[in-house]
Amino acid sequence: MAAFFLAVALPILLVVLISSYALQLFHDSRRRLPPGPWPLPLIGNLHQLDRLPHRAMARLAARHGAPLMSLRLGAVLAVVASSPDTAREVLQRRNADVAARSIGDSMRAGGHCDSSVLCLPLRRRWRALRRLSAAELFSPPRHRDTEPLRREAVSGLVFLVSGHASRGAAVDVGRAAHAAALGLLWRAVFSGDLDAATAGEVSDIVGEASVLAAGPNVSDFFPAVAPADLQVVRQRMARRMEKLVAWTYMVIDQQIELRRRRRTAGEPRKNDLLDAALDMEGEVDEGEGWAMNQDAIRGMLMDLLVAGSGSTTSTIEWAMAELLQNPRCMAQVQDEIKGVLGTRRHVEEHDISKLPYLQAVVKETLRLHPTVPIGLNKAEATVEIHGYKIPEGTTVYVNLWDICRRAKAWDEPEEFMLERFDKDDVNFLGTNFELIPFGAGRRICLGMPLAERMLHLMLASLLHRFEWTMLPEDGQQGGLDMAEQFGLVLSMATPLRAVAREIL
Ligand code: HEM
Repeated sequence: MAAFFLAVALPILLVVLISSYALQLFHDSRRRLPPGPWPLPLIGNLHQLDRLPHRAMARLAARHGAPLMSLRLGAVLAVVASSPDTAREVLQRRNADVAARSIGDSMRAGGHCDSSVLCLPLRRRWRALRRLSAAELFSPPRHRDTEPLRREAVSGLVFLVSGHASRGAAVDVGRAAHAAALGLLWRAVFSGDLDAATAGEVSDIVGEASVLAAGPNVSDFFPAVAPADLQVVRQRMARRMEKLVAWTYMVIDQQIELRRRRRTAGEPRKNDLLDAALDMEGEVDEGEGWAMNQDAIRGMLMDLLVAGSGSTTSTIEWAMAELLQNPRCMAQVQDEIKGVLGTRRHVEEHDISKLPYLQAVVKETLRLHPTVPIGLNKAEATVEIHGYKIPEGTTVYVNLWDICRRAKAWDEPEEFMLERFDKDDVNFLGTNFELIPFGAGRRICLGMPLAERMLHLMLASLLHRFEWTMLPEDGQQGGLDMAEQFGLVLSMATPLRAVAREIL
């Protein structure tokens, strides 16, 4: 049997493999695809990616001089945009045809994607959910209404750090910031307090889900064999994702149920996002065949809680780490805040416009550490960019990390330099394509207006009230471990712990 296999079946298999590889190359060469590294048979360029795919893609794009680059990831054709110019094409000029999402198999687990703003294609359902949360959470009148909530959240953060400072205990910066960010979102959505145990559990879930959902999965690269789940990777990931989704939905369901009971009992409205969503319950979109029901509400709320807390937290963590590594910048921004606030203890939102260095800290942190490193798009029609064809169905990655670091606009792009924003009026609102940590175009980050406020307020308060130093062991090792953990959110591989001393 073994002899038969070696003599007959193996050569046939090799011929089939080589001819399908040659056919694929021939087919690709006639399609005017963007240039890219040479793919191997079967696996394509998968071997050239690693644990930090945003960096691997950046290296490949630089090596091949290809700001628009083709990659074969197993059986899947992907195109990577790595320059401000190609990002503008994908996210602005051709956005109507490239704004669907490329969703990994594990993200679909638990059924969450069917009612998620993050995953849905740009149809009426996506529009309705996005419009509802934008109007109820992120519109200018709602921002005015929710200012006291942000103040409360920041006070909670300062109180927590102050407790650690008085005990001389190190502060886990990310965890403290996460509790504040999630607490704020919880209040804005449910008008209630979040207990510390639930906050801790959600924090763990968000971290785990972020890494799981972005992990390599063979089913994503070979969709034809996905049902077989050859390495059981999908099944394992799906089981864990389902558990995470089920737990979060359960917590959200409890809040929905509580609100329904209060409404029936005739209690006054809270006029928060949950009230607005329940007002729409039962509305049906006949054209697309979906209804605003409990599933839709759950999906929307979960997106906001998860997407909103993880990315804000990571940005605060990276900002504090960069400032600890760059004491001159830390002193510069602390002096600026002191100059504006004097002995006043609480930072207010109207102070922020008078703090250009603080604003530069936020921009420079988002430039070096965009917490969503890769935008995941998909072409819904064949589009042409710079003379190259991107066929319908292609996965289109926008390497936000690479663009923010390597755009020609930046001198010494690897350095944390606040001065680079002295003259330049570059902002991250989605029009300057060399700085797009929130993406751009139709799918630009929904929570950007809230994130912008929270990042400045939280950082200013941490820097105004406390003096920060590294742990002695970090100092002895020559600095912090700045390694990255890739996930849906790019976080610090070693969570930042630092020592705070209260100074006001
Ligand atoms: C530092 C903080 C944040 C960063 C860096 C960030 C970044 C991003 C990026 C890059 C995208 C993808 C854009 C694209 O595909 O072109 C995104 C999407 C999204 N973000 Fe954020 N985000 C942050 C905070 C928030 C907050 C606070 C919320 C909500 C409370 C939020 C909710 C969302 C949602 C719902 C989407 C999906 C939008 C869609 O697909 O239509 N984000 N964010």
